[in-house]
Amino acid sequence: MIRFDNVSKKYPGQPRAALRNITLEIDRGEFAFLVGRSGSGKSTFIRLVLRELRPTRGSVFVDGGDISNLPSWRVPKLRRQIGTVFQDFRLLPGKTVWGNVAFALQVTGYSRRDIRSMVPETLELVGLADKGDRLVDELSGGEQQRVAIARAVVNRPMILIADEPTGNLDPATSVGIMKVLDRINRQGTTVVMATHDSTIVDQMRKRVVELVNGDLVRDQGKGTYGYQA
Ligand SMILES: Nc1ncnc2c1ncn2[C@@H]1O[C@H](COP(=O)(O)OP(=O)(O)OP(=O)(O)O)[C@@H](O)[C@H]1O
Repeated sequence: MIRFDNVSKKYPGQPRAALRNITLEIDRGEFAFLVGRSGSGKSTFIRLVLRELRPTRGSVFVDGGDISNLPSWRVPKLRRQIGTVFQDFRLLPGKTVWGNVAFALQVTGYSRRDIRSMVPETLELVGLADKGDRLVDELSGGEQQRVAIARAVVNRPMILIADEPTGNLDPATSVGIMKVLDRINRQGTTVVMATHDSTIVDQMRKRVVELVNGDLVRDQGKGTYGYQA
């Protein structure tokens, strides 16, 4: 589903590469954690998958296609196949839960009828079935992150990328968020999650890919966090 073929990325003006010779394949339906200290290259990896960046060397494949040289007019279609969730939620303030989740569908031209069935289904999936009418500003952090996840998956993307989704949440709330991500993964969505949350990684026992200074140093099935933060 995601394949890096000898990928290096060097930012202009930086002395060292942010990623070096990364070769890696994440299969359809997998759940993979991306771990590593701050600056190890996790966000760069994610931005390459989203085609926010192009590799300096090598190729990135998503769903079999090489996206490294995708023409820019094809990029929106790629991004519709990849849901994204971030540490800081990035919701639309002043809108309801329903409004936030429906928004992406409205702007990409789904019919009102489709939206009326897809939004409640997704709110149910993330445990917010009874909160559709609430303003997102009035929700707890954990609830806001559930809204962000619902928005990311409502159009049933093939891939969900989560960059530190539990970074702003307390441990108990984080466990709830991980249950939601696990449920989404079990429905067939490939999940890639960058995290510094060692407790979560150790509890979930999923694949762990570790970066150190841009090098892939570990790729372990049913892995643990494996280093001191
Ligand atoms: N836009 C940029 N321009 C120049 N250098 C950058 C840019 N973005 C990242 N870098 C550098 O690339 C390296 C990898 O950064 P990256 O953001 O991918 O790390 P990270 O593992 O995501 O860190 P964090 O855990 O703090 O989010 C770092 O040395 C960083 O300073």
